[in-house]
Amino acid sequence: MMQQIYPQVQHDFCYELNKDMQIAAAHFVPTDAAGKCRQLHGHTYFVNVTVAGDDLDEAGFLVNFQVLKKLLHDKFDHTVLNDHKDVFNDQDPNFFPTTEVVARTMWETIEMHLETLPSKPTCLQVYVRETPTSYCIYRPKKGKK
Ligand SMILES: Nc1nc2c(c(=O)[nH]1)N=C([C@H](O)[C@H](O)COP(=O)(O)OP(=O)(O)OP(=O)(O)O)CN2
Ligand SMILES: [Zn+2]
Repeated sequence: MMQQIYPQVQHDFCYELNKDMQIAAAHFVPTDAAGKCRQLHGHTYFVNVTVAGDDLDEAGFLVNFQVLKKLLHDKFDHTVLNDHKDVFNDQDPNFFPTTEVVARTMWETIEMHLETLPSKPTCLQVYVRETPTSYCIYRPKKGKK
């Protein structure tokens, strides 16, 4: 299915893993400035999460692939993104469910989990493809974590 090459991040960690997943979801961008995207419509989002670190856990994992999927797929698949009021809202453009905000939100979700792990891996980027011709990558600013 996906098995595509994503833009790479340069880093000095020993291990880098990538998890791909597909998420079917509907959304609308709640402003006239979004044109036709103001109407409720759906996508099959293609998501790639990149995690890196130097240390493995007791299972020999940097982080369990299944946990990454659970955090994003279980939450968002077959839902309306705008309904997730814990992460999106209709007032602030920084919280509209655009590709950019979806990618950032997914990064925040993953990173929050990784911070709880003793081996402290980190999420280097989240790639979100919304349509065959449109994608966005969120990477944290260096030193801002
Ligand atoms: N910077 C952004 N621009 C747009 C977003 C977005 O999230 N960030 N979203 C949309 C729409 O939601 C739409 O689903 C995707 O837009 P678009 O790439 O224009 O989709 P098309 O399939 O029509 O693309 P074509 O290449 O013209 O076939 C719009 N903009
Ligand atoms: Zn859309």
